[in-house]
Amino acid sequence: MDEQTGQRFIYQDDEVLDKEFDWGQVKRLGKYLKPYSRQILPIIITMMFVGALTKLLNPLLIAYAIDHALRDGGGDSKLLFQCVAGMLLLYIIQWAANSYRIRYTNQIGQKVIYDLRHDLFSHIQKLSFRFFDKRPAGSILVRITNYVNSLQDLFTNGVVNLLMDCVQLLGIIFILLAYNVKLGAAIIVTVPIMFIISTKLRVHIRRAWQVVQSNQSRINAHLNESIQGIKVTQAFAQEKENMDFFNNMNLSNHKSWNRASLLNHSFNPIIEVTGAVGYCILFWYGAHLIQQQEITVGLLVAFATYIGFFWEPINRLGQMYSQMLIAMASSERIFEFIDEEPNVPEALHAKELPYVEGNIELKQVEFEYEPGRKALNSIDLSVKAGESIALVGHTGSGKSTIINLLCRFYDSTSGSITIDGHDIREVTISSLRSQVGIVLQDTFIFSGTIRDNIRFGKLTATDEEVEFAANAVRAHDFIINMPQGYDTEVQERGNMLSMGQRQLISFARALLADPRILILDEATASIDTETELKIQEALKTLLAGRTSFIIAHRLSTIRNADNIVVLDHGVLMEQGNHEELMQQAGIYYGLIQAQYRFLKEVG
Ligand SMILES: Nc1ncnc2c1ncn2[C@@H]1O[C@H](COP(=O)(O)OP(=O)(O)OP(=O)(O)O)[C@@H](O)[C@H]1O
Repeated sequence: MDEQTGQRFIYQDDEVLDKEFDWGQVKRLGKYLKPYSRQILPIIITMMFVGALTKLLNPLLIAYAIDHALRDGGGDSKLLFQCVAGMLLLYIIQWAANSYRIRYTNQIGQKVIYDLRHDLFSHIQKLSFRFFDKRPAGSILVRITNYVNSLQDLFTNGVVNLLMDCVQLLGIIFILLAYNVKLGAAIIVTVPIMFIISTKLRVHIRRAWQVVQSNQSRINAHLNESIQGIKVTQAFAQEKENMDFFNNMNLSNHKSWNRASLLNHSFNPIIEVTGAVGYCILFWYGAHLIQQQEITVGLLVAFATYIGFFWEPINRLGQMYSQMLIAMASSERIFEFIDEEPNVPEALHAKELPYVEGNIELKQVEFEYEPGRKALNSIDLSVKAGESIALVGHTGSGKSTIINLLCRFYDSTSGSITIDGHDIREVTISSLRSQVGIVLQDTFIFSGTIRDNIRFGKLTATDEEVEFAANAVRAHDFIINMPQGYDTEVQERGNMLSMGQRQLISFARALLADPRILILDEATASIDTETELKIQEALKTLLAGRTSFIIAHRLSTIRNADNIVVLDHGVLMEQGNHEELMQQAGIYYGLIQAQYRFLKEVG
């Protein structure tokens, strides 16, 4: 519960509703169209002109038919037939041009969105941990999905419709003025009025829908969190409170939807009334001009049809304007991520880290996650190839931070870390990480088969290699007892596997990657003795011949380590093997005594 707001859950909106028009942003978005501009754009533009032209010619043909084929109450059936056939032909051409245009604009739109999503996701994959520390996963997700989707309309229809509508409007204005300047000018007066009403009203409608959208994304965030945390909710019997909170959200969503929908429905009648003013001017002034024999009845009918044509492009231009403003906000958010530089930059002339033995040196290493708060303070540590180092210390003492620096998830604020004499900031990140394997406490199991999850350590591994690795870490037995053995599908996060099984899979994954340096965050949860023994044996196989750092919780692991490093508030306080540290009777001694007391009490 947040004390200031009194809210049970706080969902911050990542949404910016809309943004001023920004040419720089439009140009940057336009670059995504460039690869397709030679290939597809000429077809689309040709189709657009053909479609607009055939549409604009039709009323003229009708006017011609009325004035010439239906003259004086009689008629010229042959001419009438020719006119109708001509109209039919124009409709067919218009239909064909439009369907081709829609097909190709959709293609371009999809390609652009694909490229944009690809750029965004591939860039996010490269960003450093610091980036993810600052942002909730939900907001990253929203940018990859919602914001990119909101640009889809702009690229699939917007750009081409904008051109088409401009061409259509200009075409109508030209025809009206060319056939009768006075009547044309009188009708055109309604265009700016319609345009202003359309854009102004749309602003309100758009805002109302955006409130709906942000309410919906809050509901989604809450749903996501509630489902993920369902076990905690039920364990603390908080279902009712959760339900009340959800009901409130649901109600505001319902109300905002009603408001937006009401505004939406008031739009068309208002525009129709403005359109009717145009018709009044036409018939009143047009009749007058017919009496004076300045125009024909056919032309009056044609003008009436053109007024009908006004509405569509003006409406769409208003819509397009709204879309553009939303696109400005979405693209700004997307580009903000694409422009984000990784906090762990690769040196300009970074070399490949050659195959290493695994000698590691930390010299005067300091680190701050936030300025002014040291998480590590002047750490000096020397590790020989093949040694196993147990990192121990109270919670928050800096154990994980040492590991984060070794893998270069963050760069140290000062001091240096070298592997076989190579400063890790001078080598490429991929060559470093390919030789440093990491097994986290919270083993991440991806949706897929067990085989695929192990193969994640080395994507090119054969089935035999996968099974060999699983066998070496004693995981083979439990895997072949699963319903489909190695091909058993496990869900995201491996919910159907036990804690120990997940650990063994992650060991197999690490063994397959065969790193020179292995980092292991030992699981804290207690497991049964049999599994514990299995894990200890698997560990021996995994650690053999590698330099290893273990955030150790189990006494057995700590005892077997070559060097135990004791941290306290980011300072290296003691180091040595188990016997040496016990003799010192310092922090380590205290920790071990506490663990013995605990084991005695529970056991
Ligand atoms: N991402 C982060 N942003 C800011 N501060 C952090 C971050 N991660 C850790 N810290 C802080 O750095 C200090 C060291 O944390 P670290 O995770 O290294 O401790 P630890 O010894 O691994 O603890 P534990 O045994 O509980 O995992 C702590 O004070 C912690 O609050």
